[in-house]
Amino acid sequence: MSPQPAVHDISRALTPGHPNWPGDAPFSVTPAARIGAGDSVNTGVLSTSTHTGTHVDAPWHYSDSGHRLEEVPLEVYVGPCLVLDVRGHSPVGPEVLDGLKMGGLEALPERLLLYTGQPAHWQSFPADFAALTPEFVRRAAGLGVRLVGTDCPSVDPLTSKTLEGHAAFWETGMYILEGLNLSATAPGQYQLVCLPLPLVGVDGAPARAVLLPLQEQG
Ligand SMILES: N[C@@H](CC(=O)c1ccccc1NC=O)C(=O)O
Ligand SMILES: [Zn+2]
Ligand SMILES: [Zn+2]
Repeated sequence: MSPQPAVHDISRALTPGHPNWPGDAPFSVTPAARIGAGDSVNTGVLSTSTHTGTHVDAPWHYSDSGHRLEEVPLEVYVGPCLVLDVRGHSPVGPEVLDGLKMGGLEALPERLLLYTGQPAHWQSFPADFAALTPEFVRRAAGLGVRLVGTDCPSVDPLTSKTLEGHAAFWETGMYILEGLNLSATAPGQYQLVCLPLPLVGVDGAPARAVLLPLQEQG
């Protein structure tokens, strides 16, 4: 794989017609002012679900007693992370965490990002993707992980009504980042900088997420 640039974008590009969760509000940017139409500026009107593309879930998304987005500390989303290639594991179970510490890591970073093989662009909404088992979530929490990111649109299967994966995040106090684009990312350690839109009182928000090289230990 070619060397990665200093700032490696792992966000999904939000193009017109970006597929939405079945039944959810479509994503659109509607032209408002246009210089070509005699206006002094170009502007657009954004309409989106809070769960479009690369986004974070606030716990209130999956529990009525959960925190809203502004109550989640930004430190959850910014700091050292480990990108794991978990292709071939569907659903993703605790076995993907076996032996990580023996693989040369002194301690597991607090943020884990899972590449399950999703492409950079979704032509249509992926119906069949790799969910996370509650056992995976609990094992990760036991290893000190605070945030799990996935390239899938959800940590539970599309048809799940019980959302056991989300529930395990709620029970363990871990947080969720969904819809990453990890198709051009080499597995390994990085600094994650993921900044959800500063929406107040919401259940989640689209985010820009980038990876920076891990600082060398002095
Ligand atoms: N759990 C998914 C989203 C989700 O479940 C959803 C999103 C929009 C409209 C309905 C949804 N789920 C309904 O069962 C997510 O976390 O993004
Ligand atoms: Zn979500
Ligand atoms: Zn979710």
